[in-house]
Amino acid sequence: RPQREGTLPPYRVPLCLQVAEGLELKDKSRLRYPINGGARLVLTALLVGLAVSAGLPLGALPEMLVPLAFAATLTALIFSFLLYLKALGVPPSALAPGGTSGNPIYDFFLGRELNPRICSFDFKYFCELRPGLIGWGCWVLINLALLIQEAELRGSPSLAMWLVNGFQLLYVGDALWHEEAVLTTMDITHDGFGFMLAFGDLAWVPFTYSLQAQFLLHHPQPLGLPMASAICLINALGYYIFRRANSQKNTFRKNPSDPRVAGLETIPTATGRQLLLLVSGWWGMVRHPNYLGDLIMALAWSLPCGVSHLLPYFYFLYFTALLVHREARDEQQCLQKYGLAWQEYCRRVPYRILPYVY
Ligand SMILES: NC(=O)C1=CN([C@@H]2O[C@H](COP(=O)(O)OP(=O)(O)OC[C@H]3O[C@@H](n4cnc5c(N)ncnc54)[C@H](OP(=O)(O)O)[C@@H]3O)[C@@H](O)[C@H]2O)C=CC1
Ligand SMILES: CC(C)CCC[C@@H](C)[C@H]1CC=C2C3=C(CC[C@@]21C)[C@@]1(C)CC[C@H](O)C(C)(C)[C@@H]1CC3
Repeated sequence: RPQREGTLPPYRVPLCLQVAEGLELKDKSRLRYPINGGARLVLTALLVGLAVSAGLPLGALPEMLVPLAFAATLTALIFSFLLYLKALGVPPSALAPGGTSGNPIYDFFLGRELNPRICSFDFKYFCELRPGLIGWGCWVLINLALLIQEAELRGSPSLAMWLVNGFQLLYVGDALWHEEAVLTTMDITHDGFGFMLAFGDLAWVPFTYSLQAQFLLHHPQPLGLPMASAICLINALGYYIFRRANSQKNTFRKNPSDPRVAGLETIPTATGRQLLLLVSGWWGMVRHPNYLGDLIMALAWSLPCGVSHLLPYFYFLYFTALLVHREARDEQQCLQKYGLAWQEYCRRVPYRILPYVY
């Protein structure tokens, strides 16, 4: 049988820009996406560095968080309204499976069009993570502004603030460095671009994912070196599981004969886009090892804030709920795609996220 592949390997074009092809669409075509998130992050950092040295008062940003969050929400609302209008004019093959219920409010929320584009500019892909400047950049930038303000207030940033900034910068850097992997996420391949994702990308991520640093500015936490080292180890463990699991699946989906994954045990599938499912390695441990790693990191981001307050644990709690719900959605889709092969996989790998617990 011919190999049913995921993303094709990217190829290089001038100016360090790479282009990758997305998964096959309903009409058998594939969209192309620029891959330059890492370069954009570095460029943003340089521009911010220049602006700060030229006198930009970045430390004043934390005082404007509420109006900025309001403006971002309003932007997302107007943007999703325009996306909804745009989707009224596209052929049925361009619509997302979940956004065609006919109920305008539901479709507006989930998003009707799968890949809204103007020429080659892809709105969903752009907003998901690539604009190191708007969504993710904003998260890192808000964190940095909070660190600067803490230094201005207390003479130097606290160890807890350094840890939160460092951990989250690693996460953002990793997402941009492995930008191509975003092309196989549910958001790009399955979900439409509506209010949920627009609001999530533009407002929710930068303003709620920076809650730990916001908390630390107002509630300084003493953190000794032994505790800080233990938290670093937890973050490193989470990152290791998250990265290795995601990379193993991406490598396998790109080329199952790659020597790094060729020795892994697999289950053949009779239906669906892919020929095989991994049943050993990380994906033989639980059905979503990448979620497990992500959750361990989420915990490590909250721990520097101590245990006296629930607010810094908001991200961890929300994220657990999001991933449990996401896992259930993915499960449903995989059962539809792979039928008996998926049932066999679930029998062989009974735990979803946390071994022996869930
Ligand atoms: N920080 C945040 O707010 C968020 C972070 N994330 C992170 O994003 C990353 C991507 O998550 P997400 O898009 O939900 O899904 P995954 O990357 O987990 O992908 C799920 C898909 O992987 C394939 N798959 C599942 N099991 C196997 C197997 N055994 N062998 C081979 N392929 C398999 C299936 O697709 P197919 O067979 O079609 O290839 C399935 O649909 C995760 O690390 C998650 O933690 C996600 C949401 C929010
Ligand atoms: C507003 C609602 C309550 C929830 C909105 C959900 C969104 C915030 C998330 C849905 C999927 C996401 C992903 C990432 C960030 C959060 C959102 C947009 C991701 C970019 C995080 C970094 C990872 O490395 C990733 C794999 C690139 C993630 C992809 C999914």
